[in-house]
Amino acid sequence: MWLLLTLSAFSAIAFVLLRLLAYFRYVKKCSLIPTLGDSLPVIGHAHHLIIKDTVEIVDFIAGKCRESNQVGGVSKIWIGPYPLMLITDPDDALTVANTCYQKPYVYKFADAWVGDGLATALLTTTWRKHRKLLNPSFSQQCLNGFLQIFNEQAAALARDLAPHAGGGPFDHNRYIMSNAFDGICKTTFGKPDGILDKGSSTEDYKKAVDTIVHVCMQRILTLWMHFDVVFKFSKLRAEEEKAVKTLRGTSWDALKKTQSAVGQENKKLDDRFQPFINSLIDLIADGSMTEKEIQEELDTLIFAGHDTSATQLLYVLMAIGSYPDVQEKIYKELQEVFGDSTRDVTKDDFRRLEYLEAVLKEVMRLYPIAPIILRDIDQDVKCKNVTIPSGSTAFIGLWGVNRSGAWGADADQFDPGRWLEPARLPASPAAFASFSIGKRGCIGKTYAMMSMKTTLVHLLRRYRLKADISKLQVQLVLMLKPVSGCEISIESRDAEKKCN
Ligand code: HEM
Repeated sequence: MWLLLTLSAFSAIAFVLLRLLAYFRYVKKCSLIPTLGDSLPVIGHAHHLIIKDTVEIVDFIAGKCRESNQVGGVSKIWIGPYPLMLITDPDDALTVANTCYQKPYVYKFADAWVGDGLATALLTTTWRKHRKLLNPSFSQQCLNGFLQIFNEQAAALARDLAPHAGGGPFDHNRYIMSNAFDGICKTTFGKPDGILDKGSSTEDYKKAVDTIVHVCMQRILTLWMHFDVVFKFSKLRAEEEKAVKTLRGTSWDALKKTQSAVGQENKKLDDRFQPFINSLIDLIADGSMTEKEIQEELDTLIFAGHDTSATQLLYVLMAIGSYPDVQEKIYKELQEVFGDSTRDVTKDDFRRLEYLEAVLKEVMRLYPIAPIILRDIDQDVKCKNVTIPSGSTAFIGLWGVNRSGAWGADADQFDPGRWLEPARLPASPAAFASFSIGKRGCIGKTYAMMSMKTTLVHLLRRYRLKADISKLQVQLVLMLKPVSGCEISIESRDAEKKCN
């Protein structure tokens, strides 16, 4: 008996010692990576995360990204005894992004809704297989079929805003959100009977999406909610359960209705416009993916695509309204391409809207909606000057990459013209990181660019905008969302067109 107890005690002590040894070896490996300022003994930088709210945390991230750029683009902050790596150098960020595809467990907080969909899949093998299967649905050819929906949505938004023309500042947030939400639902689900028709089902669905975002954010911010056992018995879990029922019920109904519609007709519903659901159910038919996996991908498209483009567009409109000379240059380009016509945007028009694209990218560079993304470092990663040891968690600071030294001394300046002068653009393809970088970057990038450009054309040829983006205050709720100062005013351009 005593022998057994002694052996167990020795084993426990040996285990702890080995763990400590491994920890100190790991910390030694990290020692060449610069620690950013403001670290307190024992707790490191944790005080920032505990005392800061969702608004202050944005300044913390921006400040640390700036510091990281000053010390070479790879640095670390301490959360108690654990170092978190912050990468803001474009080349090193790309190396990390293309070496480690695994995302940390916090991404699983949306699990009940989106499961192993692309954005949150933790297993690299699952993600790799699904990404390969989904990529063709985002080909330029497929997306060209969406242009009709993008135009319809953009025209509807321009109409919805009409009552505000000449009426002073208003919050454009709810209009843009609701419009983009309808757009992503139409392009994802199409319009199977009874699914997300205007009315209460859409409202319930929107509320459920908001609930899930709220639950995820609360879990991220409340340390004890990271533990499934605590979360399981919390009020948040009950809220999540109700919302998930609505969300998954909707995608399941859409899946079933689309499958039977396609089955009856034995061909695609529409040759020109084919919503994501139609191309994805082919993957069930040929045995590449299960119904459950496809449902998770459909839910992921709503989750990842619903207010990303909309929030980004809010900032784009505010920036355009804040720089009258930039706005007039865009208008001139629109006049050259469309004259006074209010016709739909075609795929050929995009090539000619060079300045509009430059403005869009410049706003996205300075106001990225996702300031950081996270990766688990599952193998040693050799960067330009240091090696990030396996076992670390990395924050890829997209905010910092977008303002790194690669952009030159005027990296913080808003200057759309830089995009039209190749000599002024960084050599690194990863220097523009707003859609993330590397092979696990945003699959909806082209979709988002097409829909935002189409909306801008419809709005800017009809209205002149005024705004003050310096008043905009944002908070981190999964992405950078506006808290205040998000107002624009619009004036109709009809009178000036008649004079031309
Ligand atoms: C301006 C609009 C958008 C921005 C700025 C944006 C940005 C991003 C970023 C930064 C990521 C990486 C997230 C991470 O690794 O944590 C990402 C991933 C993703 N985005 Fe977007 N996104 C936008 C629009 C869209 C749209 C419209 C869709 C769908 C139609 C979409 C679908 C996805 C998906 C599925 C992923 C996960 C990709 C993967 O892991 O393979 N996004 N996006």
